[in-house]
Amino acid sequence: MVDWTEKYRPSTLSAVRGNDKARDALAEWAKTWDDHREAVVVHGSPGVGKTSAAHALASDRGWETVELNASDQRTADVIERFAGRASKNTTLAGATGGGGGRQLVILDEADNIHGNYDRGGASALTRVVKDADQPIVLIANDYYDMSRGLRNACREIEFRDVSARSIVPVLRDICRREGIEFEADALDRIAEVNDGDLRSAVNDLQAAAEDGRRLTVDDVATGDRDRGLDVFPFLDAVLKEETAEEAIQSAYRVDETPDDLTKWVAENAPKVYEGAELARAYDALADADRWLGRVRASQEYGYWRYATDALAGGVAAARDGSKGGWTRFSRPQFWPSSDSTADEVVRKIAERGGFSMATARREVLPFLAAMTHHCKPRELTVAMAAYYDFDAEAVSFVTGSGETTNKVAAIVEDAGERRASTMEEHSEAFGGTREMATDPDDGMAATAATSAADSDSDDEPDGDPADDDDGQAGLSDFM
Ligand SMILES: Nc1ncnc2c1ncn2[C@@H]1O[C@H](COP(=O)(O)OP(=O)(O)OP(=O)(O)O)[C@@H](O)[C@H]1O
Repeated sequence: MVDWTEKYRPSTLSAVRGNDKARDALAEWAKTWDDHREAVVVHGSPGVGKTSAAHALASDRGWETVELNASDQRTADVIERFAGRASKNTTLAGATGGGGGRQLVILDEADNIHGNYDRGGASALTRVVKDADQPIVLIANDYYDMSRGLRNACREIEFRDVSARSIVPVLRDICRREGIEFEADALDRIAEVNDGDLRSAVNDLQAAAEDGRRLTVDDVATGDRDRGLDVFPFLDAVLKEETAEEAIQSAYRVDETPDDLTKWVAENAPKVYEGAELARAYDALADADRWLGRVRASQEYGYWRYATDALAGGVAAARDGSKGGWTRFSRPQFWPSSDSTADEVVRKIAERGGFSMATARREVLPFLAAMTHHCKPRELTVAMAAYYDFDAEAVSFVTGSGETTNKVAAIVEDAGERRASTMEEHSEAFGGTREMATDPDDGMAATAATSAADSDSDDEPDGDPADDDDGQAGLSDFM
């Protein structure tokens, strides 16, 4: 199946929709690059076209591209090779011919460097970005997660969420090119549900329209994803406003199974709760998950009551007071219950940890999911993927991150390397070399401790510039 988000990735900047100002600023940055020689940070929510814009820009200007993952420790060396002053880029310029021999370096996940780089590494990247002899685009979701040194070294362009109004023409265009007839209301509906995120709107369109029949508003309204509309007020109720008792009553009014509601709450709790509140909420969600596990094991649907009490009442009770403001809730991933990925993940956890499948499903999987939600902390996610030998599908399943994101692919790659080097160590293990823990608790606990230490420093990206090598221990010292 061809992925429509790839098939219809904009190939020229003018096809990048909904961010005209940012798009113009990016074109201007490139046009004048010889004068200012600055790198640029393009930041914004997932699925708004940042990576597409960078590639489209290169294609418009006839530039070659090299795409790197900023959180990879070797990246500074690689950029140095491609874009450093010393290289003068003769190799690539010679090879490409047109476009003035420019090589656009695209650095994905520039906000994910803490935790993977030691301080010297982050500083090396900043230095290389400052001195580069080729244009560099850094891509980030959270601008302020980047170190101040790196931010200061770059120009900034923000990509805003793509409004429903800008999403509709993209969907319409795809339908025309696919020869799909549609009711205008159906496209409006998809755009509304996915307000802000063009990638997920395209995914929804593909899911609803792929059978080639005329697309009606009913197809969309009865589609699985549409149910999200009713859920948002419920999330406000649980996470911000209602008492435990009221939240339980609200949960009964939502047309979702407790399984799905748990996923919705788990996905969105970190957007509203913090610190101890969040830890208490995860406890309640783990409790809900245990009950859901009992339902699956026994088919005793009466237990759903207790799951609902935990996911709604427990999570509401975990909150300190009530909260205001507007939150952009996001949709979790849903998997059919017969999903082979889910089974495969549980089997691997059970085998590796020596648990029963039931324990792996009920006790271990929810814990891993909470600890590596959206692949953060990254190092812990890599350690988990290495330990359980997870592939991209499995990592995406456990963390709730999109499977096709570069983030997941890079994690799986790093995990593969970690496994390979662990195996090498094991082959020398008779000589008494350090081993990767065979007890999951040991391995994960060491990593979790390291990540916690690391995220402390993330709290103060400005006050304690990550660029200075202050001689403190880095992650590599622990693992
Ligand atoms: N502004 C846009 N105009 C046209 N298509 C878009 C736009 N934004 C996203 N898309 C569609 O969504 C897909 C994914 O977009 P892209 O990878 O560029 O997003 P991103 O902002 O870089 O997301 P992430 O931060 O998750 O990498 C594109 O291939 C394209 O099909």
